[in-house]
Amino acid sequence: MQPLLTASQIHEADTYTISHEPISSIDLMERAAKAFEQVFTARYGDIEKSIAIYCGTGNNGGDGLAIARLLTDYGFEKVDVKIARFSEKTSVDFNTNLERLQQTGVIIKEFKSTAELIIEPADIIIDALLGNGLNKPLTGEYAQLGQQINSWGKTVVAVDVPTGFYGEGEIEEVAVVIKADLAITFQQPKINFLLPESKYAVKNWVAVGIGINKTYTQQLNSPYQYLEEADIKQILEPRERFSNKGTYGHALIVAGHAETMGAALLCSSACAQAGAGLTTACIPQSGLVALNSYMPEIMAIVREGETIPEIDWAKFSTMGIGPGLGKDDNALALLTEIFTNYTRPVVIDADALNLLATYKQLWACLPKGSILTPHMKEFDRLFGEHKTWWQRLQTAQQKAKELEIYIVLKNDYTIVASPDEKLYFNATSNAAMASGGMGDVLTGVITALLAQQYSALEACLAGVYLHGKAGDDLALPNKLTVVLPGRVAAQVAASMAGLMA
Ligand SMILES: NC(=O)C1=CN([C@@H]2O[C@H](COP(=O)(O)OP(=O)(O)OC[C@H]3O[C@@H](n4cnc5c(N)ncnc54)[C@H](OP(=O)(O)O)[C@@H]3O)[C@@H](O)[C@H]2O)[C@@H](O)CC1
Ligand SMILES: [K+]
Repeated sequence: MQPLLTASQIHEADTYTISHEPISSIDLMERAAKAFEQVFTARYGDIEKSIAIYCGTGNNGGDGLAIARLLTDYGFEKVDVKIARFSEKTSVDFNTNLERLQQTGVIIKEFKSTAELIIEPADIIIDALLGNGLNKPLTGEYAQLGQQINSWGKTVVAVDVPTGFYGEGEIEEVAVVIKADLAITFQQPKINFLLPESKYAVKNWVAVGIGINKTYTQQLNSPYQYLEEADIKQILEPRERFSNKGTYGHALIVAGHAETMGAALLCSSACAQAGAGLTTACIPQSGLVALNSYMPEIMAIVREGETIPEIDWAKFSTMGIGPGLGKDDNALALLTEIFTNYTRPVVIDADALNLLATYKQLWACLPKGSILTPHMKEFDRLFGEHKTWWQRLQTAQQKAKELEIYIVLKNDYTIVASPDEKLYFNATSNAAMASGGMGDVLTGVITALLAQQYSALEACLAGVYLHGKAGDDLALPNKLTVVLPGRVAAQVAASMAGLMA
């Protein structure tokens, strides 16, 4: 698990590392510049290309100067450095790196006003103007320079963060940011890189380690955490000898309606394939033939007309409720019946979330420790409209605590909010998975993990990771642009095995 720090915490962690590793500040900058150079040359290694490095006069600019020296050593012959002297202030390490660079043949130009600039002829621009030290939106010369660089439409690679971009907090639509094709960022992704609004400023990012003290960053106890493969490997347990279907729980999937039986099939088949010992689907009569033909391993409890079926509550380890269920009175009556009789944590998705949003009385009997898996629109229906994803993060954090639930807010980087106010970001999954039914599969996978006695937090974290990993394992090696949910469900077991190998 990697803690995601805010800009001021990153600054503290840098300072701590400098005094406790110990390493001099200029050597830490050199390490950062080298880490940048390695990723940069791996992607843009054609030394015939010309590079312009725009530097500020703080430490981000200092990085830029060190990078200019390292790229020249690497073999780039056309490296121009342009220093924006918009302020008299300089950092010590900027000055040291300027002296070092002046001893090489690299051309260094300085400008005090954007008006002095001509259209940039270089192939690639490296943005080392402002980094983590940003403390106000870009105005004046900086804003003009930002607009100017954006207007050139060049390939831009940002050092640490794009100039003008806040690593955390609300992203303002109107603010000027130097748009980056790639941000090579130090130590950790910045929290805002993981929210959809960053896509206008950061097309892609890569985080490179620079040896920041891990014990220190852990003890800052950041609410924002980034899931790593090692975390999931630690969660997943191999199956034991002498175990049987009873060992792995009995899950009930309450889903489907005449026109939306597919959701029930995807959800319940994903549940079975993610390892629930037994899976039963509570489905409408009209879907029974479909269920039996789609997956004979799944048992059925049939819903006929308006009648609520008899459910032997004690039989089920957990339930996944909602995919394709419908929002009519019958669905409401069924959900009320479940909440009244069943007290163990359940997984709530899709129409069951919409019912919760409409009938507030349901909240009172939602089993504590349950897992809600909304996408953005469902989340807003549940908790009110949000203008930004940053606001959604704060609401998810508050509501998970207040209601003692887990919220899985689906996103490119799905966010799991837990009752102890932590927010976990998951990085697996890809755009090929963007299709109807994918959420139903996720619900099935999380339900299966709960049935197998993983804790609710473990089920959420391993569930979102595995679901995304299965999609990645299918799509990425073959560069598929589409991977359908049924295939993802079928891949989960293999991806899980890959992680446990
Ligand atoms: N040792 C380390 O810590 C390491 C740091 N590293 C690198 O340092 C970067 C952080 O450097 P930094 O702290 O010097 O800040 P930076 O982003 O260069 O800004 C400089 C100054 O600009 C100013 N300013 C802010 N906003 C402004 C605005 N809108 N318009 C105009 N001015 C504005 C503000 O000054 P102020 O306004 O407070 O006087 C600020 O102090 C980090 O991103 C990474 O690249 C790595 O080398 C690893 C080791
Ligand atoms: K920058």
